[in-house]
Amino acid sequence: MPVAAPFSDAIPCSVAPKAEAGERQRLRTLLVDNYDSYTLNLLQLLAQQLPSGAHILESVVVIRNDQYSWATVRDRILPYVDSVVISPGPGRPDRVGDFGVCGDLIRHTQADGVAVLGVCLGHQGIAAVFGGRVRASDVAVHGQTCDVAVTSRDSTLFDGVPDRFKVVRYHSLAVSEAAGEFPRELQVLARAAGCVQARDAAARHVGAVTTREVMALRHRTRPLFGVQFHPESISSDYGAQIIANFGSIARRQQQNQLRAGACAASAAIRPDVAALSLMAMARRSWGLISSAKPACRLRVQCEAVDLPAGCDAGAALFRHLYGDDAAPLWLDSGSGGGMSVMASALTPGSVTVRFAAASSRVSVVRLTGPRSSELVSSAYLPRADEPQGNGGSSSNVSPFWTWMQAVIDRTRAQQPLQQLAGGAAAPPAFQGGWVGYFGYEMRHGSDSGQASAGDDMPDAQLSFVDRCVVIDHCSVPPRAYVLALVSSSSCASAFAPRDAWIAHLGFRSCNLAADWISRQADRIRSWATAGQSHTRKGPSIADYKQPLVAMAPDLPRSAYVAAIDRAQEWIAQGESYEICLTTQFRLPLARHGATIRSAQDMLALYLCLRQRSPVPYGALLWFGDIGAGVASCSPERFLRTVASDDLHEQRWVEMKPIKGTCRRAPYPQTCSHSTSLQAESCCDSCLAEWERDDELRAKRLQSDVKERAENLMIVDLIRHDLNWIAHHANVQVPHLMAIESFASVHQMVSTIRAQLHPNIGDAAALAHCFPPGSMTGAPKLRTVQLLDKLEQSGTNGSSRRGVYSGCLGYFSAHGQSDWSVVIRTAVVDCNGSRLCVGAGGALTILSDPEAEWDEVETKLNSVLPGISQYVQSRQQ
Ligand SMILES: C=C(O[C@@H]1C=C(C(=O)O)C=C[C@H]1O)C(=O)O
Ligand SMILES: NC(=O)CC[C@H](N)C(=O)O
Repeated sequence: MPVAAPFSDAIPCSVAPKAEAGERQRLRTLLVDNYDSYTLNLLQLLAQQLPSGAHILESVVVIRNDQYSWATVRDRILPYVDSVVISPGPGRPDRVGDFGVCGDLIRHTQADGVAVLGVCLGHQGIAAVFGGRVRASDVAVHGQTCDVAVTSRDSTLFDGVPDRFKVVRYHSLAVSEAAGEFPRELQVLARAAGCVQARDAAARHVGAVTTREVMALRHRTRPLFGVQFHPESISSDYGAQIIANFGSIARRQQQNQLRAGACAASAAIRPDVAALSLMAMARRSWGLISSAKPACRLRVQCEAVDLPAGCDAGAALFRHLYGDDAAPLWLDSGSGGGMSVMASALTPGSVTVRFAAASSRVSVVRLTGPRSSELVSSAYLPRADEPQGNGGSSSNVSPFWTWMQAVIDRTRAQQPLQQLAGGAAAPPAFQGGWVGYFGYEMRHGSDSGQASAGDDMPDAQLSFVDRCVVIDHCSVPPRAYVLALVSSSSCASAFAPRDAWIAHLGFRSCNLAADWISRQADRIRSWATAGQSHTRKGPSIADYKQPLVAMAPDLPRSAYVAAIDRAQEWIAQGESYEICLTTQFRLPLARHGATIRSAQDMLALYLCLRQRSPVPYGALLWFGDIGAGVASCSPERFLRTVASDDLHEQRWVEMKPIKGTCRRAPYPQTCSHSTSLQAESCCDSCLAEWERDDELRAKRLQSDVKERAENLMIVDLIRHDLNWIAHHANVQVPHLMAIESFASVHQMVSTIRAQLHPNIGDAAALAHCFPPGSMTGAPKLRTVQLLDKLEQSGTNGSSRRGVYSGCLGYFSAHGQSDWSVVIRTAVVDCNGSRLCVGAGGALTILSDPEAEWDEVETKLNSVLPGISQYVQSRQQ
């Protein structure tokens, strides 16, 4: 049963199938995944067809196209299903490496009578199997909403669908209709209509083009159907209707034909067959971990302090509380009005865990001073031994995610804070726990090919926070919670010697915790009453007047533009639909006399960035023992999990990808009409003009075909990612392409939500959706492989993105989490002597290479003035 979501803008669960409820019977389906090309969005559509009470895993078997041999699929799965759905995918249907067992499936089922629906690559594959030719499409179309005209009503596939309707297309190839190239056994059911935007490569401009390519076909005598478009896209109309129609056809076929092994309608898939499903395998492995009982008895103690109304509990409060700390951690959401966490990793009850993907070594250290730490435990984690197929699988996660899931399960607070005494305020979203980052190389199938250099940051790094100040910026007045985690003395014996450190996390006694809480609460009160500059300042979008420091990109402009050409070539060949190309800009701090030697230097850098680029997911992390830190001005939420009930049995996951970026109008500093004596002021009419210009830019962004397509592709990709971990395959999109404005850029942001499957822990959820789709492009796995090649041409010969492109945030001890995408971020390593900022953007077939480089510079420029200001301050 769907349950209420804990969001104020929650929408009712999407209403699905048009088929009459009484008429619905279970259809047993084999869904073949041609490598993560929105496949699980098809699963969601299939789930909507089920009679109530039927379980999706007992009705649909999902397998990768190369997961089992053809003989296994033929003998162990096919006899026990009524229909086959072949997913979209990268590459070509006539290449076994891209299409796996799907060619055999189409050949076999046409004799067997099982109904088949091929989507996009699957559709092209039906034509290919019958001897047709799959050629370059007249226009490559990715993520655009286009018209389709139904040209034949000879089948019931389009029953209830109007003659012309809107669909989303993602393809570079198409089924040829040239003489002798379209198989006689097949019949065209629908064609492209209206126009789409296409790039004229020679003239380098985008314009409208009309084509009449095949958009749907069927076999004349067998129940085989293909659709070139994507019925599962969030912006396609009638997708559920088409899948329901296919279901009815398959059911009729099943009733007409007594197939060997076929069971009565509405029977579930046999358990031994269901167990072969990729989904079932993934759920089993996570289920085993998450059912482990928390062994460490941690409890939360807390005191709330109300702050003066309108107070900006940001930089001034952080400096007051942690300005002298040697290992500060600050998740800084003041500018987004959310929640901030201020803490230190240098406490007796804390440890920091680090993981190096290349060696698979996890180490646990305790910080002992500003530049020192001691090793508490270390181990080489066994690598995942699942088959990787042609590029890794979403269930094939790095062993560190599994290790981390086990650790967070064992460091869960036993009695999380519920409603705080006396107040209507919700308990804080962070109640102690793990704060840190997962770098891009933590992705699935990542291998030692991307080994890090000795001075590089660890691939993942998380500190246990046993005491912290959490600011709720949204409550009125704003509130500070002083929180401590206390561990019970009896838990030490619960751990094997190697894990004994878990028993030492947190305060050893309630009294010590109470002392710390009351001292910290007093410091906050004295700060609040001292009447310092508490008032919130508006974002400053003034231009930086000093010269900017020069940061050298790994891929300079010409190399970046050349990489775009190569990327567009791949897209034209059908290898990808969207590629988020990036590069790293480097600054040798030491050479500029601006080496970061301490937490205070790092804080100074972060404050320079923050002042010029206030964002909702700011962050400062400093790991003094390895001379490394992160100062982030990320505007993008990756993923958060929230509980909607006190027992945390119903948990939700939300992702907010950004795709679509444009520069804001330059804010007028002074104008000749101003009568004001104040400097930096402007008359009302100039301001009004600026507002109009700025709004126009936002509107242009929101209606730009290319930008919308980029956003839509990621929304569909994230829906697929979330369907891995969603309960009841019910993923919703409450906001599609909203505009959010930051100091220097407007961004287009979508929101995607799902109820989490009960077995999926917070690290597992993150792992399944990692790396952020907005940083890869779609389809994710193939595109990540292409990116490795494209970005490798960098001057240092590596394609490591490091912390950039990963995620940064927390796992709260009470079972919630929140992570941003690491962009617009300065990463400092190599003993504080090197600073690096990644920047990039999504490319499609419509991209203009020069404009893309411009976009990279726009993104870099959201942090470059802050970095320059820091460097110059050190040089004085
Ligand atoms: C790649 C970056 O940003 C990503 C790409 C965006 C885009 O293509 O519009 C927007 C936000 C991020 O998801 C970056 O900031 O470096
Ligand atoms: N979405 C898809 O299945 C794409 C199929 C094929 N790779 C193409 O680009 O045409």
